[in-house]
Amino acid sequence: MPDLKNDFDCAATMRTGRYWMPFTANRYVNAQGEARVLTAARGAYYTMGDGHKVFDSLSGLWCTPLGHGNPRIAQALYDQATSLDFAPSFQLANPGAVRLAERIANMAPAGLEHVFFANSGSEAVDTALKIAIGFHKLRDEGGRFRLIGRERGYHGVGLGGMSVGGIVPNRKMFATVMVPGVDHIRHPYDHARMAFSRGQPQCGAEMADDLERLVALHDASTIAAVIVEPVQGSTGVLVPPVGYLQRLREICTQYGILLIFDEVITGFGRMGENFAAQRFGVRPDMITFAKAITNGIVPMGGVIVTPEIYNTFMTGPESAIEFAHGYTYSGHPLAAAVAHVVLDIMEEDNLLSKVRALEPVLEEAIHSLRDLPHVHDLRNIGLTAAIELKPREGKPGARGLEVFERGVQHGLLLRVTGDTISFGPPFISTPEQLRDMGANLHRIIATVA
Ligand SMILES: Cc1ncc(COP(=O)(O)O)c(CNc2cccc(C(=O)O)c2)c1O
Ligand SMILES: Cc1ncc(COP(=O)(O)O)c(C=O)c1O
Repeated sequence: MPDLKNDFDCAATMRTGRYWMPFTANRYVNAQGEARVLTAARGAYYTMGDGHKVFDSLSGLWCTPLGHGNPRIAQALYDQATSLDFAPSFQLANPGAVRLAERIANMAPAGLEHVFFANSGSEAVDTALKIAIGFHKLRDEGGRFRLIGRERGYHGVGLGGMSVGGIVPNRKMFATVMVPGVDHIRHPYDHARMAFSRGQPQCGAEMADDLERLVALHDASTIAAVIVEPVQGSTGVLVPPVGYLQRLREICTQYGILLIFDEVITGFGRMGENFAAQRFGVRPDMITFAKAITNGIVPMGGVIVTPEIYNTFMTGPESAIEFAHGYTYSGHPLAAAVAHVVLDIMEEDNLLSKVRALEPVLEEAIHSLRDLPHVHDLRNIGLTAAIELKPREGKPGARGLEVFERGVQHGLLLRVTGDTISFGPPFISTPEQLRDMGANLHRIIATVA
């Protein structure tokens, strides 16, 4: 392995563009060099290229809630890599994946009992969408081809997930390859009525009736599934109004439409429960997951489905493949081994109750910023939050970028998209760390132009 510390000039190689970075302003970041390099991580902190430490306010990319450098997780990775490092999952099983499917099914809301593994959230979403199409086809309702997403939704970057997604910059380049028949309901955010809500807005449940409008337009016989994030994370933490998800559930049940909760961010503790479905008391027909299940250190994703869905596929000759879908790394032994330790640590360290205890601390840290200049909205639920800043006149994103760069100077690694700052701090954060984050944000935002 090359000596990356001593004889590799990362900044210089970045400037060559050899490394094409995802969802990145490559020319701008490459020019920043060391200022955009992470070289180490431990606990709730990253070490930057110039050696200074920053608080990991988004748990990596929502995916490392147990913090970095956990020795138990690293040991599990090593032990598995030196025993069963890779095992084909087509027509063959490995005990780690089998046991993990059972554990996840036991954690899921009652009635979600079968797990299909993928390697990311995007793959989990595309798997769920294909399951939905196949489910209806197997029930002689193949006319149900439409997949319904939501404005401002994020469901990864597969052609399916991108098609049902609702974030315009992620879609506009690919209009010609969208999945046919996709449509979208409105997002349930109304600044005028909901700004500065703490947790779920009390109004707005009626916005779920948008789905009735699409049913009237397309007819239920053409609609296979609706996919929503219970809390819309990537777009800047849009929290469902009280009663909204329940209403979506009612409409889907009434018309035989499958309801998919995309819990890639909200799954495995982020809402203070195993899944957001349990936080909100709504049971979908499928849940997609990824990120936290392996604390982000080995890619893994998956879909949890009802027995009705699973058993619909389990038909035909017993020697036949029921669902012609899967990935080389589905049920990967290394990912499974890490996931087991992650779930062990979550249970042993009682991390769900830690999340519930930290929720009001994060809420206070964020909502204490309400009277500062340029603050347009503040939102939070569970261990997620967002600060929405007013854009500078004619320069959308410029204020957000300045906050990001001043954040690093104040020892804070912030997730800034446009002029919105999203937060998903590690579950291992201390109340003091969240209060310090709030104080630093106050200093930064109070003086940003
Ligand atoms: C709800 C949801 N569904 C699918 C995906 C895609 O997962 P993969 O990336 O593993 O294919 C996601 C991913 N969400 C995600 C990924 C990267 C950054 C951010 C951000 O909010 O800045 C969010 C997600 O949040
Ligand atoms: C040529 C080719 N492309 C794509 C894939 C899919 O790769 P993955 O299973 O990692 O999604 C495979 C898998 O074997 C392949 O052989």
